[in-house]
Amino acid sequence: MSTSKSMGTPLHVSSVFRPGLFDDRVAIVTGGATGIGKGITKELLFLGCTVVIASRKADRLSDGAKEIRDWLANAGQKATLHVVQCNVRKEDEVKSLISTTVDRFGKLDFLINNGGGQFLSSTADIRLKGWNAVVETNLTGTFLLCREAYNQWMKDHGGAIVNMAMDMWKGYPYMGHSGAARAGVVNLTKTLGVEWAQSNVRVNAVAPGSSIFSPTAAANYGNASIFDGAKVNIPMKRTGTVEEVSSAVCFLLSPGAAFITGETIRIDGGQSFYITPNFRLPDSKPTDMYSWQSQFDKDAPHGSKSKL
Ligand SMILES: CCCCCCC/C=C/C(=O)SCCNC(=O)CCNC(=O)[C@H](O)C(C)(C)COP(=O)(O)OP(=O)(O)OC[C@H]1O[C@@H](n2cnc3c(N)ncnc32)[C@H](O)[C@@H]1OP(=O)(O)O
Ligand SMILES: NC(=O)C1=CN([C@@H]2O[C@H](COP(=O)(O)OP(=O)(O)OC[C@H]3O[C@@H](n4cnc5c(N)ncnc54)[C@H](OP(=O)(O)O)[C@@H]3O)[C@@H](O)[C@H]2O)C=CC1
Repeated sequence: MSTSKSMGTPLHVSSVFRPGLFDDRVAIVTGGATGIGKGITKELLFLGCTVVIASRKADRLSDGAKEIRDWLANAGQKATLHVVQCNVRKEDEVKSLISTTVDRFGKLDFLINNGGGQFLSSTADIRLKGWNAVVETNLTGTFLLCREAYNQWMKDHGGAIVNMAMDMWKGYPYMGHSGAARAGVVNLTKTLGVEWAQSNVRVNAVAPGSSIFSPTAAANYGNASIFDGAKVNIPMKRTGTVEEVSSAVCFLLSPGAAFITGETIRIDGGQSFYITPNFRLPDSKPTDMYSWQSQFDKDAPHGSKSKL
């Protein structure tokens, strides 16, 4: 999906998917008013889907919804976009989000568990409240939404779910809480893909690299250039776009992915297959090396030499 506007001409919009692909479909996108979620919401709407966006902050929801409606109007389309305030950490609010959507639109075809996040901290400094906040947001919230979507609608009618992971494949220094939670999301995705296949519910995930710039994501780290720092470790030598995440999500929701479930697609320009994520450990002396020789020297009385 790309947009351009010059001298009052209408926005040019394109998606790699055919127009009307998601006509008559209903989706929930958590965190759909900002960043990656906003990109997904726009593409789903553009393809004919009715979308409910859900997150915590009312002002963000209303600002995002207005921007999305204006954007779609410029593209000559009418958005069926609905807003629900919901903290995915709260079970009652999650139950209500799903029931409100089904009551209002008569069904729920797609669930995109995009909402989430974390803060940077060495793991040794994370307080229990902070650990719980991040795990509840990213793992428990995903579980609650999946469970309620399934029990309230998809179990009897089928559907497709896409969860959000991250580049935690080699661990995630300074985001240990989120790395652990997202690894849990990847594993939960596999489990649900198997358990719910019999109900024609597909469950997949996407794992963006530490590299998808949006103003809100950058603001969360207080530094707009933080994503540029990732480039050195990305074989494609650039950051990613929200559209590059959105197109993978739309594919996973589409009939073209009808035989794919339990899978996590990496969207990271090869970053996770290449050295480390965009963190540099402080310089330090090499750690102790083990060899038969060094062990002998260590165990030997002070000053004695190995005879091996
Ligand atoms: C170096 C390169 C980094 C590049 C990263 C690139 C990868 C990008 C990945 C992304 O995910 S981008 C998306 C960014 N957006 C977000 O993360 C938004 C969502 N995040 C949040 O809302 C918070 O981080 C949250 C903690 C998940 C939830 O916040 P909430 O407001 O609900 O929590 P609180 O109840 O206020 O706080 C709970 C508890 O958490 C601890 N804590 C929160 N913030 C911090 C912080 N900045 N530093 C340290 N600790 C923090 C703290 O213990 C809080 O409790 P109190 O001690 O304040 O009582
Ligand atoms: N940008 C990147 O490089 C990467 C991003 N990701 C993940 O992608 C997702 C989208 O991130 P991105 O768009 O970049 O960043 P944003 O900060 O723009 O998006 C986070 C969204 O999640 C919502 N959210 C956070 N906590 C909750 C909650 N408890 N309940 C409901 N909604 C919540 C926020 O809305 P509100 O605050 O109003 O609740 C916000 O809309 C996140 O899960 C993020 O961690 C993963 C890997 C890399």
